[in-house]
Amino acid sequence: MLAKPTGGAARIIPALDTGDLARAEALAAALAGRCGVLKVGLELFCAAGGPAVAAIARHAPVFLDLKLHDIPNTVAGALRSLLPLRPAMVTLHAGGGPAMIAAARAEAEKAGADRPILLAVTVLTSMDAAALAATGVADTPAEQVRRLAKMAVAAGADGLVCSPREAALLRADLGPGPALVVPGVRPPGSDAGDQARIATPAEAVAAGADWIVVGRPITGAPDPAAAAAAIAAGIPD
Ligand SMILES: O=C(O)c1cc(=O)[nH]c(=O)n1[C@@H]1O[C@H](COP(=O)(O)O)[C@@H](O)[C@H]1O
Repeated sequence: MLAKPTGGAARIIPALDTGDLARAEALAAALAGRCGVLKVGLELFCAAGGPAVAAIARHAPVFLDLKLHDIPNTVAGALRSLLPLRPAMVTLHAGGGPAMIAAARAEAEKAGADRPILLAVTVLTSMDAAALAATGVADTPAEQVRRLAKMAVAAGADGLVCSPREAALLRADLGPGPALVVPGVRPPGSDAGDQARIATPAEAVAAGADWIVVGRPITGAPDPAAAAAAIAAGIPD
């Protein structure tokens, strides 16, 4: 499994959210060396599939963010199909429950020591309390993140995806072990877009994030490599 980063640029995971593989490859080439991991998400994977993972992995380890959420047998089968791509990290939705997470872990173990870090997504960073309430959850996002995180780690997740607002709570609840991968990160002054629970890169790392996921503030910048370098310069070790 990929070791946790110790500081600086290695903590940054740029999200290559584009349906254009050539553009994703150009971004990957520009950002390799200024980040620790590169994220292939739904947009790129739906457009270009497994070959996109192989192309991006030539530049840096790949976080394959497909947020799997289905019955245990189907999620285990999806993992079986994805493991030959050798992703460094894979996401599944914690809301799929303990049996789904345990089935994913059992499947991932078959890849041996080289297996991906299994990350359980808690409450999407685009959701505020009202959006969560609309799904039938009356608790605050922080309370729901804590509940899902404890369940997911007990069921076999290696780490969690949460917003920067919950990172310190999860460290207090779960200790230093679980990997915390934190999107909803915005450099000071940049547009929040559709993200609801945000903080700056420095705040996210100070709260306990191992890695921070940053998409549009890097990929939408005139010089993505310079944007990533500026973020790295502002992150404490
Ligand atoms: O799993 C994720 O990476 C993820 C979980 C979450 O709760 N929120 C979230 O924004 N993400 C991803 O993180 C990236 C954030 O992109 P930006 O908002 O452009 O920085 C996107 O690729 C999202 O798919």
